[in-house]
Amino acid sequence: MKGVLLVNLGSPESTNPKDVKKYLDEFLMDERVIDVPWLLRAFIVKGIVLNTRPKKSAAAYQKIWWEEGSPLIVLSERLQEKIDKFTEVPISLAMRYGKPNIEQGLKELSAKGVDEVLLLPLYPQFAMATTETILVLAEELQKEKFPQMKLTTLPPFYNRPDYIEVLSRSIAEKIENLDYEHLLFSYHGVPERHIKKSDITKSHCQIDGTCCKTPSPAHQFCYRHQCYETTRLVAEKLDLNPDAFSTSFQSRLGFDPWLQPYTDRTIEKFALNGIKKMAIVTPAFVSDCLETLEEIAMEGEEIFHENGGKEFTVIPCLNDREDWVKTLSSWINSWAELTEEESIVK
Ligand SMILES: C=CC1=C(C)c2cc3[nH]c(cc4nc(cc5[nH]c(cc1n2)c(C)c5CCC(=O)O)C(CCC(=O)O)=C4C)c(C)c3C=C
Ligand SMILES: [Fe+2]
Ligand SMILES: [Fe+2]
Repeated sequence: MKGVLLVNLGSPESTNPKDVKKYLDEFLMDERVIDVPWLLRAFIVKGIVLNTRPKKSAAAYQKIWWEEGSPLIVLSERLQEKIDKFTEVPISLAMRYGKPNIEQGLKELSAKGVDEVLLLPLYPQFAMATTETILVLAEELQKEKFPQMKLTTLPPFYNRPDYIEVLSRSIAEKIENLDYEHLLFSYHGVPERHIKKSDITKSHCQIDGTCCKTPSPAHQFCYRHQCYETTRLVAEKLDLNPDAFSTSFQSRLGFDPWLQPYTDRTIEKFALNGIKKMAIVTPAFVSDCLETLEEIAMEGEEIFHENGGKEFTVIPCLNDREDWVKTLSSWINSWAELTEEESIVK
């Protein structure tokens, strides 16, 4: 029988610094997130980051936490429950870090008699630190603990027309008559090094966008390319004026160069250049989370206002909106209807 495992990033169990530390330890010790040899990673993460960051991150989580728990988890659960109503196959939910974990998700499906699983990472764009780490862990678990199970994966959906349509609608609904001076598409950043590592041609990605005009198999795994494509397709759909939108990258950690331009500096620059009314959308996230509710809606707004900006509109993530639920359900239903030979989409 077929079944689906939705997978999102995960959150700490609570806003207690001890729980935040446990979560950050699991997250940052992932070799696809801090991609340096184990000893160096342990020195950076356990010796430096975990001594200071948990307290700071816990304070940030406290600002956005809901009575029911982490917004990212609550919103992912709501999405799962709604999808369940539109699909025939069992749908489980797992987090890459924290709980419920991927092993628990696969176990839950297996207990329902599922032996063919569609892994559905809840990330529109591919990244080594998100999609790839989910696939690698799920495959390891399958080999070790669920040898009878067949795994397939939904590819990144950054350019699927129905996804672009829903994302565009979510923007248009929030900004009446698209009345704003600048719309910023802010994506989670990654170190530039990750882009080079994921380049299967080893020579395509130049990280300046010039490469993206040349079709290449590298784009299948290029986070930067896929982010710019999402922006381009939404702008095309909404017929945006080329001067009135741009792309930036947020949430930089550490001292290595990450994808640029950085969101915080971009917001500051807009305000200093006299933009009074800006809107911001965060298409790397399908569920609102710390990075959208705190970093963008609180910190970003503060930067804008401090530098002379007036109106700062934050577009919510797709979360559990109905057209998004129906779109995801239609992808699942199409896969569920395929025969065993046809359904290998990896
Ligand atoms: C959307 C895709 C994401 C990518 C790509 C990504 C890369 C990435 N992240 C870190 C470090 C941190 N990220 C943190 C939070 C966080 N990151 C994502 C998504 C992506 N990360 C989400 C959805 C969240 C929010 C989780 C929540 O509970 O709401 C954090 C923790 C918070 C903090 O301390 O700031 C860290 C740390 C790295 C290093 C990285 C790529 C290498
Ligand atoms: Fe992150
Ligand atoms: Fe490219």
